[in-house]
Amino acid sequence: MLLTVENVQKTYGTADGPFEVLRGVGLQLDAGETLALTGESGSGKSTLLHLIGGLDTPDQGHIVLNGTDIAALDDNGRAELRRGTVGVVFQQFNLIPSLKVVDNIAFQARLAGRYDPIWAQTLADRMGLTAQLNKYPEQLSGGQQQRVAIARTLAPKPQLVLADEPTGNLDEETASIVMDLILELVAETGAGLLMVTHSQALAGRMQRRLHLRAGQIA
Ligand SMILES: Nc1ncnc2c1ncn2[C@@H]1O[C@H](COP(=O)(O)OP(=O)(O)OP(=O)(O)O)[C@@H](O)[C@H]1O
Repeated sequence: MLLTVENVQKTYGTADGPFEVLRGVGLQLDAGETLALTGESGSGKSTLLHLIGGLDTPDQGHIVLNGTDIAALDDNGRAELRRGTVGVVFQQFNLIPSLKVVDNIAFQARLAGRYDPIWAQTLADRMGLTAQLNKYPEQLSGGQQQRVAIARTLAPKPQLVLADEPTGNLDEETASIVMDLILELVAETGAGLLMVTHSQALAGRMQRRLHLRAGQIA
């Protein structure tokens, strides 16, 4: 099993007292599988994705990625995991403004020591970015920037791709094209994909769907 989430609990401290966002969440994802995570706004979808991506730690429970419980790793261990095994695509592109598109795409793969120029070129071609490689992010449209962000995430060939509303900033047609590309590329690399979305249409394109309600998988 690529990913096993077991009884994950997370509580935030707020001005009104503790707020239990996740109350014993469990799920599994195999390599090559695609899974949509839906749920109302505020149901904890992004929180869960952050925990799986090692950006935050659960209060209780286990998140086992390729046999390693990431809750047991220290900050360095989690950073290592984020660089190599897990790729995250957010709704915000978070591109590096001072780097050309070609170097934005290569950035994480280089950091992880997994840069493969042929794969990076393939991603750029498939994302329709060949003519944009020497431009800076600010010179691109929103849809183009999102495609750069996706290419950057896929460049190190992560085993697990976590995507939080990856097409949320795009118009419907561009969103659909970008989604096709994500699914194709994930299928080619054999990665698992866990995608948070509000869109039933996008969720319907994943092999499996889970719904988060009141801090639990409904
Ligand atoms: N750092 C934090 N401190 C306190 N409360 C937080 C924090 N982060 C998130 N929350 C709260 O936890 C709940 C879940 O947030 P989360 O972003 O995971 O929801 P979501 O399902 O992804 O929502 P959306 O669909 O609107 O993005 C929300 O009520 C949010 O206000």
